[in-house]
Amino acid sequence: MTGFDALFEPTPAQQAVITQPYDARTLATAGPGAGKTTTLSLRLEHLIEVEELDPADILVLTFSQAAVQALSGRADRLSGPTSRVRVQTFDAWATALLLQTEHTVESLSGLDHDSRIELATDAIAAGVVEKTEQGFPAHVVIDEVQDLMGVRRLMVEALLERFTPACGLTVVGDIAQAVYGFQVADLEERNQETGWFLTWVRNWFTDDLVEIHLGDNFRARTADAAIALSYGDSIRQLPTDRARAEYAANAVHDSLRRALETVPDFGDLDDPFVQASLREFEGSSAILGRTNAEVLLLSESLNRSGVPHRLQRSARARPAPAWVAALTQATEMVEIAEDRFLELSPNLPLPAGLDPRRAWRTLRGVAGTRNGRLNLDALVRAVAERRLPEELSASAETRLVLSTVHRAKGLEFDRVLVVKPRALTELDADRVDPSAEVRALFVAMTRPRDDLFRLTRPATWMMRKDAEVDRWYVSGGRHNPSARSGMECTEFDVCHEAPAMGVGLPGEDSAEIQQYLATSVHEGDGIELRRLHDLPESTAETPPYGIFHQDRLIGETSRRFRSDLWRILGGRRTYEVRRWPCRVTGLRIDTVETAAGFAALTERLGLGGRGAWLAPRLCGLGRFDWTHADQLPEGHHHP
Ligand SMILES: Nc1ncnc2c1ncn2[C@@H]1O[C@H](COP(=O)(O)OP(=O)(O)OP(=O)(O)O)[C@@H](O)[C@H]1O
Repeated sequence: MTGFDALFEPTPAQQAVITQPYDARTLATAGPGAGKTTTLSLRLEHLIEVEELDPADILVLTFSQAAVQALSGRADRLSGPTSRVRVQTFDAWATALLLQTEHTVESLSGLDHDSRIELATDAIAAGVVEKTEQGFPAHVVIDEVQDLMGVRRLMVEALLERFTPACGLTVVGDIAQAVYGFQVADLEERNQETGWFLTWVRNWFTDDLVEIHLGDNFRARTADAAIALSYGDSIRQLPTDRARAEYAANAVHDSLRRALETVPDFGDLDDPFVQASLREFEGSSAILGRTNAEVLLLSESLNRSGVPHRLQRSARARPAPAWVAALTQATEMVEIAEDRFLELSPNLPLPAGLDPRRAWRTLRGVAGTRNGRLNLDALVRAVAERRLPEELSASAETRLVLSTVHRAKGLEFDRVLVVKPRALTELDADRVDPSAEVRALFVAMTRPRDDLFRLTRPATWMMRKDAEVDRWYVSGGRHNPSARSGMECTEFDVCHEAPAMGVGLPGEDSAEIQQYLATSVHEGDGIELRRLHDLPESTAETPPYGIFHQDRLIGETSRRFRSDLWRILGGRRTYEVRRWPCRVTGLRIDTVETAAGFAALTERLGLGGRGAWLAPRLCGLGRFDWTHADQLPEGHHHP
């Protein structure tokens, strides 16, 4: 036997889910750490090995990037064919479906995620899936169904209504862990939506639904790590009516907070002993905050004391890894076969855990030719269109991860530090959803294997969120609300229109910058932004900023960064921004990624005619340096 059998025997309940026939409709419910994800990967293996389904006939959908990685990571360790199953988020699947209709990348690029999902729902109803190359799947697997709400829920229902006379289904979830309710803006509707999909499944498949509950917990190995588990049932039973839920949810939230009070306090992050303990811990640990404001401030404080850590990316971010650019530049050929790829792979910066054969199969999934080869031009296009499969974007293994609870859903760590949440009574009653707060705290407290600690909440009174640009920024608080001293950095802040070209200083020719990015820029390195000159390209943006790594220019900020910064600085149609920070400090390298665009451009810059290059991706809370606000920082000249 293969896979996890070497590690443990599935329980009878897990075994029952795993071994259902391929055309069965199975609903598995379970609490945290009951082995849902593990069971799903073994289920996939069973469907292929025993039920003899082709991996291409299985559609695996899940809500978040983290789940994609958890599931593909585990499937990867199973037998060969199982690792060929593609796991996708609902959004990625919807986009791929639309690209098989009259839609193009350009026509979709102006649409937000929800609109794409709605279009995909229409496409399903119009019979598009039947006409695609893959046709109907034989089996649909859906993980984390508790977070299927709003337009995504409608899409999956449309899909199942159309597919299921013929196909089997395995869905797993836990309502107590539903944390993405904010997809539905209206608080009243949101409460009712929680658990709706599960009810729909139960009603739609009345006659032949096999419902199995996985009762054990395999994650928590200590009493502290298990402390929240006993609250699962009361959370699952919270009324769906908002008014009625409020009282009950407040009570459970209080109990969970009190339980968190009984686990050890991790101490002050400014204390050198505490820092040493974070630095020296050998296992995996996570610090989980309720909002990104908390996470950004904690990360800033760890940066100050030099504690290495990684910020968990948003559920949707999927950077193309740097080795993809290296691959496209390693050969002049447009098409390559697997043997050639395997020959090239030792010289590509593949991450340690990635098997080159698996990388090959995943690449072929996006840019394969009919005769089994890989078309590198098509691969570059997939990068430019951000269509590279999620599983290639895995983050480097880091021992310490800082994350919001949302981004950590479905993950587990040896040690977890949960930021002590506010009491619900301290929050704005009109805007807070007590049931959602309870579930978020429950998810946070059920992530550890061994140790659960609490951590004092950082002071976030000066952090504000600008809803329009969807970023946190640092204001002057109530006394000086228009002051600005910093802004959150996002995945869209680096220019992807062209490779970094330098500003005419020695060592800043494009090829040299690329070389430097490939060899000297690493995840977690500090960088700063410097204003390059004083002339904004248009009225609603700031002048450009260069990205500097140890005084070397490695990239330029994007237009989106400039206009968002302009807005954060108070820019409005009626208000002209005249002063810009000369520097933005405190940012870090999230990763060095592959960006892509016109082949003629890279050719002209001496980077080969492939159209792919390296670009840094930034993260963290940037702090504004207001010296020289009206003039250029020292050492810089108008070009
Ligand atoms: N039968 C089993 N025996 C021993 N360990 C198991 C068994 N099933 C799962 N595990 C282990 O338990 C841990 C939790 O499993 P998994 O992450 O699949 O749970 P989950 O239900 O998806 O969790 P959550 O819903 O909290 O994200 C994993 O480390 C897994 O290897």
